[in-house]
Amino acid sequence: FQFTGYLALSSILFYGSNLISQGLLTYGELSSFCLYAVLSAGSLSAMSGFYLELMKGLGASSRLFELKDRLPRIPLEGGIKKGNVEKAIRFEHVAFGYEDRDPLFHNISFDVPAGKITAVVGSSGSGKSTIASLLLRLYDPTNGRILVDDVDLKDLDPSYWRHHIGTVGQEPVLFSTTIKNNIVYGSNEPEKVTEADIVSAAEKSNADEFIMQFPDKYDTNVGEHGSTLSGGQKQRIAIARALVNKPNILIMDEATSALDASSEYLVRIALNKLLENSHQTVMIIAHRLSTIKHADQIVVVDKGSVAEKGSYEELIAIPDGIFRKLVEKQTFGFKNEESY
Ligand SMILES: Nc1ncnc2c1ncn2[C@@H]1O[C@H](COP(=O)(O)OP(=O)(O)OP(=O)(O)O)[C@@H](O)[C@H]1O
Repeated sequence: FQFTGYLALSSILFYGSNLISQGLLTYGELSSFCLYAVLSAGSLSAMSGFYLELMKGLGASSRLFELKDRLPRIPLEGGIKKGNVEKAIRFEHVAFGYEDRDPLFHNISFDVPAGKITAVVGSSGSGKSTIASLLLRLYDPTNGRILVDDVDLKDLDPSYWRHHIGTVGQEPVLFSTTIKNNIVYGSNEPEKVTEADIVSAAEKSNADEFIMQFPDKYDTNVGEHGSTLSGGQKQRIAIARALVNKPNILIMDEATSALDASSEYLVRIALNKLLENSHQTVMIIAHRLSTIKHADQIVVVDKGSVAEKGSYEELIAIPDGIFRKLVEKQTFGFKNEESY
């Protein structure tokens, strides 16, 4: 493009000087023409860039509008909004399968007692995360029901229900904004969250200490997807985000599985500290079985149903138990893989 520009300019100068020598053009007219030619060329080249950006914008916005027009399978609102949801949750003969897939569960039944810690374990793909999705009512069971304080989850207002739940996923999603905003994002009423609420949530999740070491403290920008933080730091901010709402129910989906050993240790300390002082109903979807020794109840999911239920000590004592084999596999590595 630059070469063509130079070529055009030299042609203009050549023909322009010919016209000047014939008295058909003045020097002033030639220099004005050159100046305008350069300015117009610059504007035209900028327009091609603008056109590209415009096309990109149109493509992105059409995808956004498509997303906006999509209707959720489960409506966001409508149904019972009842007092404080704080009693037990019950999975009653729940059957479920994803669309176009074989059925995943044929009979899942267990209680999640209020104010206690329930851990759900099982081999990879057994459906642990799906249990959390069903509890969040992202899907409805094909059979059976989930009861919350003796009310069918299908009859509760979904948004109202979800406001009672704090979730910490396997891979936390952080936004390119400050730590403070990322924590407040978890609140149902962001305008009511005070500085003290933010700090208290960060202290509970063991995040306050590393946040205070940053020059901008809670105003530090975490970058795109939290790129300026380590995995463990992101996870602890995600835990603070789940806590800022003071939820009655906390779901932690394998909060430590995506971390290396030292980050996992820090997150585990945060979780243990949190659980020790917790009066919430907690469901941990766990892979690292060492994290759930203190759980009040462990539910082992296998082949579409609940295979075992009990405390860590009770389950580990079953000689050929599934839980025992899972623990052995994690403790002694892959030597015992064939046994499960
Ligand atoms: N949205 C989905 N659509 C279709 N199938 C899905 C979907 N989510 C999960 N599955 C399938 O359901 C099964 C159970 O998945 P799920 O994530 O619940 O298992 P998991 O026990 O949590 O596994 P892991 O421990 O490996 O995370 C898997 O076979 C998975 O491929």
